[in-house]
Amino acid sequence: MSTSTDFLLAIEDLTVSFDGFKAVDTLNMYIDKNELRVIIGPNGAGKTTLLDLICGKTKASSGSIKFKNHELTKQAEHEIVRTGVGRKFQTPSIYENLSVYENLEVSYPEGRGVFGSLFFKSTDKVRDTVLQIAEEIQLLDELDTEAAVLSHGQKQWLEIGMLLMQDPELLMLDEPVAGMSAKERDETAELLNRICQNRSVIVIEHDMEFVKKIARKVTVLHQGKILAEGAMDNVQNDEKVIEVYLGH
Ligand SMILES: Nc1ncnc2c1ncn2[C@@H]1O[C@H](COP(=O)(O)OP(=O)(O)OP(=O)(O)O)[C@@H](O)[C@H]1O
Repeated sequence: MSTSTDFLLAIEDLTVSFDGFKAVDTLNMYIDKNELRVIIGPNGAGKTTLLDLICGKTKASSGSIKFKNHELTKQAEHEIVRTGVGRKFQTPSIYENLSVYENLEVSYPEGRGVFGSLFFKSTDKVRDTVLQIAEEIQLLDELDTEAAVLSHGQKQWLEIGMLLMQDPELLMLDEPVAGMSAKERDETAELLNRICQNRSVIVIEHDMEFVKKIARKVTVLHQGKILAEGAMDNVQNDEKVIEVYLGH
């Protein structure tokens, strides 16, 4: 099909139908290396389905998803994770009974899997990485705290930290600030602005105040297709976008 590109992620003619209903419809989208892209759009636009397709949770009906020029649509979820795609779902999947430190430690790639955990040694490298990520997600003072007692926002950051332990080149976050306090939202914006400096990040978000704090390029999805794409200011003033989404 298409030739090699310099894009980290190149999505072309991507379609998925559920019983004839096209949740994502001949979509083309290109993400640069170290780009932070925000995806907005009304309920049912296909945003979550798009992330499901990229991470392999849902199989495409047709079209192509190339990550570093490798086709992802034929790969299994765990293979896609290994190639460097991390995905955070809306509800945090942290280990409630483990400490912050342990949650990060078990997420280190070599520590994963049954055999990995059996032979896993907590080396200096793992410890250094845990400390560095804990600082990045502002949980350095909570290393020994059981994850269960963290605030909602801290749990979300911990899960982002667990993904960062795998050093993904593409990180995808679905509504990361849902349910957070205003202060936690601001801190999450700062966190995302920091972590996109050396990786690409795709964020789905409905909270426009938050989107304004992080947005560079924004893609507006509607009925499985791109309605508008560009700088936040342009998208915000686009009449079609106001009509189907922002005006509501
Ligand atoms: N596995 C599935 N089977 C059938 N229909 C599905 C499936 N997954 C998603 N859909 C449908 O596809 C459409 C797009 O859903 P999706 O969750 O991607 O939208 P969204 O843009 O993420 O919306 P929201 O903002 O509400 O999260 C919806 O109409 C949904 O009902």
